[in-house]
Amino acid sequence: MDLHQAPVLRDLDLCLESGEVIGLMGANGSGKSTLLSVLATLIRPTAGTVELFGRQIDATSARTARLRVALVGHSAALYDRLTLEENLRLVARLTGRPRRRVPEVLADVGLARAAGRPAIACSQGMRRRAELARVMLTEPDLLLLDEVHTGLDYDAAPLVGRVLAEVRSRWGAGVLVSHEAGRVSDLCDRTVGLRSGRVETVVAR
Ligand SMILES: Nc1ncnc2c1ncn2[C@@H]1O[C@H](COP(=O)(O)OP(=O)(O)OP(=O)(O)O)[C@@H](O)[C@H]1O
Repeated sequence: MDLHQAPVLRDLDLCLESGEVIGLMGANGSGKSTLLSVLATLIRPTAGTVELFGRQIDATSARTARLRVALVGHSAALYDRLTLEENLRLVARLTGRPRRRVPEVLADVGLARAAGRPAIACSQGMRRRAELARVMLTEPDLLLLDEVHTGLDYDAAPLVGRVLAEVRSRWGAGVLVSHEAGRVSDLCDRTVGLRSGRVETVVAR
């Protein structure tokens, strides 16, 4: 995978099993977020192939696969001017999920009272919680979490374990990028260490 002609991911051969959650660790700039973007079909590798749900990813299959993938990345995927509830209703409409579940998932992440607040007026942690509500609403088969604990308070941290457990229970798979070895070993079945875009270590729990 090249970005601006500099290779970012190289010789990467990684397979996620159904029901498995892997932890992705590595130094800043080692390629973790880039790998998540490739898996989320947001960027296409310049060489090699990506297979999701048994199908090789191209422009057509990416559109279908994307409906089964959720990425919680560094910046919240929320429209600032829409309220949290409007944001989730929009997600429900775009992904064909039932809108009636929106109040329920907002309550699940502790945002019932903030549902009517514009996203721009929410704290970083509240926005993160709203993104976890999006994950609960869309029930992805592949869940990609990029340093998701950042900004979450003590009460909200278990929500990450919960969404990963839900993915596992549906026989989906998850990838958790984190710099915290303790969290990775608690939440993941395998830890994959990246170094300069290559898999350096794989450690099973
Ligand atoms: N849009 C881009 N254009 C050019 N280079 C990029 C782009 N995005 C990332 N890179 C480069 O790709 C490499 C990997 O970046 P990436 O964000 O995947 O690392 P990371 O492991 O997630 O780092 P961190 O722990 O700091 O979040 C870095 O050298 C970075 O400078």
